[in-house]
Amino acid sequence: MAAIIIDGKEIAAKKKVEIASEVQKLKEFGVTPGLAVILVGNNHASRTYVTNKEKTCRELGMHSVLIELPEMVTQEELLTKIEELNGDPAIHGILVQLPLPKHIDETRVIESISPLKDVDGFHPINIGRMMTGQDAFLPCTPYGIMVLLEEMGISVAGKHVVVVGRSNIVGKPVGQLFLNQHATVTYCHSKTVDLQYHTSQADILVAAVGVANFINADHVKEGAVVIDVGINRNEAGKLCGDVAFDEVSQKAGYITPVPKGVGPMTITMLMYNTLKSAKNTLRF
Ligand SMILES: Nc1nc(=O)c2c([nH]1)NC[C@@H]1CN(c3ccc(C(=O)N[C@@H](CCC(=O)O)C(=O)O)cc3)C=[N+]21
Repeated sequence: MAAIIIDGKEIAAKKKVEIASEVQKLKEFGVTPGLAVILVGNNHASRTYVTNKEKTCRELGMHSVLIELPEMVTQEELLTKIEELNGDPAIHGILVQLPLPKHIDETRVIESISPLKDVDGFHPINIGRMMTGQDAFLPCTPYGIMVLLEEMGISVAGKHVVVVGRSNIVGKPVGQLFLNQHATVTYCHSKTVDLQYHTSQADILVAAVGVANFINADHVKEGAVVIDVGINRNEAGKLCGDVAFDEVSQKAGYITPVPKGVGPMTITMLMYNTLKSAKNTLRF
């Protein structure tokens, strides 16, 4: 049986309508949600994402500022810019596009962003709050995955979730969100012995590896939910995920495509977090 395709683009569109309407309400209280995106250097892929984020901000009636810094910017200059944005009342969310050039300490930069404006959910304060189940900015890709499942009516409690990949921005936090929703979670990574043994037991399999076609039909249990977080380019330059879509979609119960799966949800949850941050300012 062919899998049901989880249409991330459509679900993102629905969520964006809800966010846009909340933005309008907030504007009546005199607050326009504002997002600042800092782009260092001239990485082509980064520029595409950043342009998408700006476009989405405008679509939803939000304020957006793009700050472009040269590849050779010093860490000190970058930290000064972030400090300025931390104190800017028109800015509710700050995103520093990753990866950063090698001469800049990524951890230092992430920790310099005010946790109250950390709409990426990468600051240790937000990660800690997420781990302990307190209110926090949730990292956008993991959060987007949870919303996709919720919108599809796929239950999580008691399910065996296998996450392949252990990055700080996707693998680790997505496993945590599943645990928070009462799943049984297994993390697999490059040192895992007999990967297929683990993945083939997954009710929900999350592939966040960064290698095209890494997950094939032999890795997947019949009827499983397969979430593909990969964004790779194949030899022809075409965007593809970590999952061999054609064969896995013949075996899975549900599958997210690439593009139009998880990606559009990432940007949508960024907008959601920026809106949430702006709303928070009304409470003080
Ligand atoms: N501080 C920071 N925060 C991030 O959230 C962040 C980052 N750095 N660095 C890079 C990654 C990557 N990322 C994507 C977001 C949306 C799509 C997306 O919308 N993709 C479309 C396709 C886009 C296309 O056609 O190229 C899709 O999957 O349908 C992809 C990738 C956010 N990232």
